[in-house]
Amino acid sequence: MTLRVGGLCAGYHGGRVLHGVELTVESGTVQAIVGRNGAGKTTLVHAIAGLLKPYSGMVVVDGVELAGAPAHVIARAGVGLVPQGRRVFASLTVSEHLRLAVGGRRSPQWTVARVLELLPRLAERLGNRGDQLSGGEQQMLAIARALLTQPRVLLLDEPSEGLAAGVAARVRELISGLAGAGMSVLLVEQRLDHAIEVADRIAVLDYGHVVFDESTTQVRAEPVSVQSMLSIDQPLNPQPQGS
Ligand SMILES: Nc1ncnc2c1ncn2[C@@H]1O[C@H](COP(=O)(O)OP(=O)(O)OP(=O)(O)O)[C@@H](O)[C@H]1O
Repeated sequence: MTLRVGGLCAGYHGGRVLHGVELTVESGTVQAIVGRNGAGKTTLVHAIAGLLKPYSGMVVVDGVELAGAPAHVIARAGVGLVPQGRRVFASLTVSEHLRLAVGGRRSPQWTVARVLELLPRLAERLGNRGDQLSGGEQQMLAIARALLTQPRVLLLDEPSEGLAAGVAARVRELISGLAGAGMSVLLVEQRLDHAIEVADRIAVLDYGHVVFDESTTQVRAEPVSVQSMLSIDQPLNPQPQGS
């Protein structure tokens, strides 16, 4: 399933944050979005998912125009969201979160059993409440919940935020696996080195404009140009850890 975003303008209270964003995420690929704080990354994800109504532009999933549709319609069309900050309920158990997320679809691709197979740590924590989970477990739960909505396009908003390096690496592995199985993934990522590890393409959002959108191979060859757009002095280490 391909996600195409065209000329997308969105913002708050009449003010514009996104200025004509253009992006295409092909099936089986990871498109990373990097950008400085406040560049509009979360606004973009929310405008695609229907949590924020765009002012204008297109959000097309497999040829169906969805811009401005309610969030539940966009979710039903196959767009899943792993929100920033995970949004896990403190007082609900893992099992209750999963039960709530299960839709009424017949022969779903993602069942609770399949999700637990992919995320075995959650299987061990089924009776634990949200506030008893580590950050990594909460992130796994947020991903599990999104998968149970049967997405073909998955939007992840900074899933590695606040996670220990090893857990963040496991999250990237998971994302690669999902894309490898055919999912179209749009990944908002703070760290360019992490984006390089997992993404097929990397786009830079700056003041609500896509100012760069190239293959990761291209970025690897010339990382400095992207780093300068991000105005950061991030250590870049595209080599796999331990090598
Ligand atoms: N609910 C809101 N109401 C008004 N303005 C908002 C709202 N949410 C975000 N903004 C503003 O929109 C702009 C883009 O914010 P957004 O959260 O999309 O950026 P971001 O790139 O995701 O940043 P970060 O990396 O810090 O998460 C910022 O100027 C922010 O202050």
